[in-house]
Amino acid sequence: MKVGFVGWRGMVGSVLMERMLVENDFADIEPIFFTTSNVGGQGPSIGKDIPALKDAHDITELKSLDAIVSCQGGDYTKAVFADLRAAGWQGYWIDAASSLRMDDEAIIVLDPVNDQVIRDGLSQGVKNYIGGNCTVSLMLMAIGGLFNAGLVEWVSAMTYQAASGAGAKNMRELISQMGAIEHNVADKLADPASAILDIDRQVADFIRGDELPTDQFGAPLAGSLLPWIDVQLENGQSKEEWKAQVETNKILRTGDDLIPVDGTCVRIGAMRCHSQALTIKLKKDIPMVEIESIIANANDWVKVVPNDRDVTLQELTPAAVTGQLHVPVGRLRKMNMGGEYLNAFTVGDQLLWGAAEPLRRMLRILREA
Ligand SMILES: NC(=O)C1=CN([C@@H]2O[C@H](COP(=O)(O)OP(=O)(O)OC[C@H]3O[C@@H](n4cnc5c(N)ncnc54)[C@H](OP(=O)(O)O)[C@@H]3O)[C@@H](O)[C@H]2O)C=CC1
Ligand SMILES: N[C@@H](CC(=O)OP(=O)(O)O)C(=O)O
Repeated sequence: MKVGFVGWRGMVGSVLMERMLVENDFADIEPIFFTTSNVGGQGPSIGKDIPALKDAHDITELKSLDAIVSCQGGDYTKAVFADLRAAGWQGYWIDAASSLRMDDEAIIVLDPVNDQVIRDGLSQGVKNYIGGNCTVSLMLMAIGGLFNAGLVEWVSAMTYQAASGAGAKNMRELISQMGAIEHNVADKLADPASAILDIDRQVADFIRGDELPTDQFGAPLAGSLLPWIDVQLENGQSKEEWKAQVETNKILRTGDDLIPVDGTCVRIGAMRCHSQALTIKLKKDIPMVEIESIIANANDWVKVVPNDRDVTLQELTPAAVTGQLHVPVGRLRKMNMGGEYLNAFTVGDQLLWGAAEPLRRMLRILREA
């Protein structure tokens, strides 16, 4: 199988390369690496010989591939995909970008949750397989068991999204903001006799002033938060909030039995783990022990964290989960509203299950099909 990789040196692409190396995924494919900036240059080190980098806009070259995996972004997809199909290319397009997700000719891939949807798509000749929005994928990795058991009436997801979701430059800016704030009050911090309200006032003035680097986020994130992610829609939602319902229902293939999903998406100062506080309205009041068992048995990566303070602070934080494939879900308890209302909190690495891992596994499904 001849597989082209575009966007392999970006943030998502690099995580994909790391995972493919760990899982020995390059062993039985012929990988060809592409670039938009360095034609003829050297591709990544993958333990076997590869040709020099090829032009990612060369339709003739792309047409020779059985599958293309793109982590290059939506603009690239828009620039190349239609022309490639128009030129008669029949190969598989696997993409991290959102551009084609809601297209009728595309399936959103998250195989631990919708393996059957993917396999039905393959047998029906669907050729486009797109990774889901990170927040949606992580929510479904966490509580997919409840959805697939037909227990969910609706979900409200309040998110705490990491800087990485906005890109590599934003991660750098977050750290720069943190460093600049500390630097600005370092002398007072070092003096145990200084008044905390003086420190607080100075920090507030500094955060609001124009010395803090905010080119990427457009506002201070360190010491603050940003309750808007992606563009504004006419109905008052952000586009990130809009994706929750449409993508969840597409992934689960709910058809006419739409499950409402809504909430507020918020950027916080975590590096690469998205967290979500979920209110889940169940279709019936079932015991907690049954709920925990359904959630825990849904896939190999979800991990139920007991609703205990110490364990929660050890295991259910971005600091604990960053760089890990498992998706913990905890704070599980019935809410004051009644026995059908379930509280949950989940954390997941948005570059792994939120971006690279579903693509890597889709490629493997294709190879094994
Ligand atoms: N960030 C995220 O959390 C998620 C992103 N996605 C999708 O994946 C796409 C790619 O995202 P992301 O990986 O964050 O994008 P990056 O900006 O990290 O990389 C995209 C491309 O930029 C080029 N590039 C230019 N300068 C550099 C540099 N210094 N280091 C590395 N690459 C560089 C590379 O192309 P070249 O080698 O051709 O020059 C690279 O493939 C997004 O647009 C989005 O559609 C999906 C889910 C989550
Ligand atoms: N929008 C997400 C990241 C992302 O890339 O989402 P999507 O793949 O749906 O464009 C975030 O900011 O956290």
